Amino acid sequence: MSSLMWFRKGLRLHDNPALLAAIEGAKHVYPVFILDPYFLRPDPTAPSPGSTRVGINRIQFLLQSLQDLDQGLQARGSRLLLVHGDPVEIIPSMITQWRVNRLCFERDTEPYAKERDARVKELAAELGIKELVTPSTHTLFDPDETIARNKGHVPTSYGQFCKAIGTPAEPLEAPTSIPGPDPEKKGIPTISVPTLTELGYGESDQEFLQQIVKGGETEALARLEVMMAKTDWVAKFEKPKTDPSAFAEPATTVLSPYLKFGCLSPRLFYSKLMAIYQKKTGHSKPPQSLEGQLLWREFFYTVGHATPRFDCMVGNSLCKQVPWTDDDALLAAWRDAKTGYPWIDAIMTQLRQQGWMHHLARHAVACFLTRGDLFVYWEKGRDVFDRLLIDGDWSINNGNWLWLSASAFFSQYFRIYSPITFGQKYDKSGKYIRRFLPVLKDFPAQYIYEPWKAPLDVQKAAKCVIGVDYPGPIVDHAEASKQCKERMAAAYALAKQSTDLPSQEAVEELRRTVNPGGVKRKEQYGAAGSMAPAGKKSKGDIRKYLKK
Ligand SMILES: Cc1cc2nc3c(=O)[nH]c(=O)nc-3n(C[C@H](O)[C@H](O)[C@H](O)COP(=O)(O)OP(=O)(O)OC[C@H]3O[C@@H](n4cnc5c(N)ncnc54)[C@H](O)[C@@H]3O)c2cc1C
Repeated sequence: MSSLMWFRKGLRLHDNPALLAAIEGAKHVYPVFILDPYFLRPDPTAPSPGSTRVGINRIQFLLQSLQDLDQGLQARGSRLLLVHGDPVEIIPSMITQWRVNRLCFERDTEPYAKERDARVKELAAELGIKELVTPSTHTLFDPDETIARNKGHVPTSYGQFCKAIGTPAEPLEAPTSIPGPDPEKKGIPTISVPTLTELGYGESDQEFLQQIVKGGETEALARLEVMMAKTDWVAKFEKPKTDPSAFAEPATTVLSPYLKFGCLSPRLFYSKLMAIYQKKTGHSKPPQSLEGQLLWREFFYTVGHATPRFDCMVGNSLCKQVPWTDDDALLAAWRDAKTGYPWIDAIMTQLRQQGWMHHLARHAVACFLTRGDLFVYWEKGRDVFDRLLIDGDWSINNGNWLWLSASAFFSQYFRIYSPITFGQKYDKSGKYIRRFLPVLKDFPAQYIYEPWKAPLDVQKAAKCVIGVDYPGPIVDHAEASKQCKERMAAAYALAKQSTDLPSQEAVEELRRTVNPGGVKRKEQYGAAGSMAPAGKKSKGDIRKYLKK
């Protein structure tokens, strides 16, 4: 018997039922990882022309995870076989070349993966593979089982979801030894884990590489241990009470990148939480507790798996049809941290530099881009997060953007985060802003969230003149948020007219009525992202004007 163990996510040895099944009674096991060009296609908005749709912090995390997996396999008598190419071609050719009888891989629920895996399964069956093992271990529960427990209905609220679930299975131990590939077989890959440069990431990308966590199962288990050792903190954890501006020591676990790549099993994380809860009476509860956070992940996986077009507005039965603005200049200002609102720009800078931000910081910028201020399509913001987050995850990212844009799951569109006072609540002196926007570091605390309000002599003393060294606010928040509320109210009223999704013609009509000229910029500062006050042409002109 020989088995092909195809690693995709699930980059771990502990609690890996697919791997254990591959080993069971096998003489040879071929542990393979395929660098799929689908994920490595070029991104026109990336800093280096050759770099790909996966941001540098995430790709570095993946490469480290592969190195760690290879070391773990080697310590057990095997090694990772790394290949570049299309899995739909590569897996069948490996099955034939190495005379594999058993194919094992963890089930994936993302649309691209579902299509790819369905094709691979078909081809494997044609090649006579009798044993196909694809356990659902990226999540605590199999999404289809949860739906079956919910009487065949997709749970569309967290409450419904929590009522439908059972108890997760206990995590399994890592294997102690793994039979190696057959050395007699031809075509066993020998390439090692590539470098960032080999994958096309240039120097201008590498400027943004400020990893806060290193990839791999070893690091994941060590981080889990450190977090779970803080038993009081775990027992009292309530997400809304954690501080989004804490950057030196984040206020949450930062285990999301490990869960994304499966370096950490969610069942192991869950079982450690349960062990702590058993000893601590009065511990916090879902949805705010750490258990509650893992259940949010499960919820979005379940609903995302079973909702057609979950990642789109049009044709998504859960999603409000909103006449968003397709304004690339506003999008670029938000993406490139040039909105002129320091709290927003600092968060977007942290995203680009570190690939991670606190949950409430994600709330703030997602709300600002969509229903709070700029009224830009949520899918456009989702794409930026998808590229830059280390934990960028199809189900969770789409689920949260649907939520934050009040398109699904959450309907209080009128509760808007202020880009000024929300950050101030946690960080009066603006330490977070000074860290991520050093151009503002010398501003007095009084003005750090609204630097455009500082008198010119204060701006000059801080060596940062607004409109010259840092942009003025792109929109007037009071006015923009009022307009956003009116437009959302109209979209909600349209949704009420029928139980069916409104037609796109109706949405277009609404756009003409409530959003005729798009989003109004703050006139004083000219075009979005521009640093020039209205009527002034160049930085040189502005400097002359300021000297007067
Ligand atoms: C607009 C937006 C986009 C997001 N995109 C992603 C994404 O692509 N990938 C991602 O992992 N998280 C995403 N989140 C959810 C959340 O912000 C992160 O999971 C969390 O901040 C990760 O930090 P942590 O590991 O310290 O979380 P902790 O608070 O320590 O939580 C533990 C784990 O629970 C899960 N979790 C926590 N919050 C959520 C949530 N709201 N939804 C689903 N699972 C959750 C994560 O796996 C996390 O690692 C997004 C949130 C928003 C508002």
